[in-house]
Amino acid sequence: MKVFGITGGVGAGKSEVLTYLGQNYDATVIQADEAGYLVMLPGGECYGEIVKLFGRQITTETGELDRKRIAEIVFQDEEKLKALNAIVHPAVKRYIKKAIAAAEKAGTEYVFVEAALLIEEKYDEICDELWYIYADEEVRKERLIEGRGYSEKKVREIMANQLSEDEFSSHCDFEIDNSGDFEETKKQLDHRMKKYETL
Ligand SMILES: CC(C)(COP(=O)(O)OP(=O)(O)OC[C@H]1O[C@@H](n2cnc3c(N)ncnc32)[C@H](O)[C@@H]1O)[C@@H](O)C(=O)NCCC(=O)NCCS
Ligand SMILES: Nc1ncnc2c1ncn2[C@@H]1O[C@H](COP(=O)(O)OP(=O)(O)OP(=O)(O)O)[C@@H](O)[C@H]1O
Repeated sequence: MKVFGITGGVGAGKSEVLTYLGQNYDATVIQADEAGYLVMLPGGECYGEIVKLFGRQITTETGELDRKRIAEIVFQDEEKLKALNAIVHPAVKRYIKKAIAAAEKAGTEYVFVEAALLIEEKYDEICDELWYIYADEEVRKERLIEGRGYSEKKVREIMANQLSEDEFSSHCDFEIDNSGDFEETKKQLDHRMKKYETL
């Protein structure tokens, strides 16, 4: 089994790439964002500590964490973001390691792990290869504003808290340019996958 880490800046297209790979190859796909979401649910292992960190005002009427409100706070406050990461990331990494072990047991050929923070969180230790999904900054901005309804300010703030293009590039083994049509991206992915399919 081979484990690939898929990373890149916000809105680069990591999730789209993961979906494509999951549908077209014998692969287990794991999203760190999803793991993060689960451990932050009421009853999840990080919920209590996060409420302690931010106070009750970041919970909704039904007791869930208000993710939009948390995003507004942490992407403007590096210390708070670090504190949140220190709570969430160890739990996410444990979740991902378990999911990889389960895939191994099930006999899956490939595992793709997607996260914006693979490099900072040293996922190279558990991945055989890291892939960088690149898309031009302006293109990412446009897709996030139009596709996801983010404000320009929100995009700018998230980007300011992520690695630069050079940092992503220098830590990864392979790079995909998703600035253009997704059909072009598929070709790059299929071409790369040929390398393993013929082994
Ligand atoms: C701040 C939170 C609540 C915002 O949630 P929301 O549902 O609005 O957005 P979502 O989770 O989809 O994040 C949007 C994008 O922001 C970027 N981002 C998220 N967390 C971080 C971070 N810690 N550092 C840098 N960028 C980040 C990613 O590109 C991500 O895809 C959430 O992202 C969070 O809890 N982040 C900290 C924990 C974390 O890093 N989770 C990801 C799994 S490791
Ligand atoms: N090649 C493409 N052409 C047009 N739109 C695209 C392309 N790739 C991705 N998108 C769109 O851009 C947006 C961001 O893509 P996606 O959610 O896959 O990014 P991401 O890297 O996973 O983001 P995040 O860091 O927030 O998790 C989505 O609305 C997606 O549908």
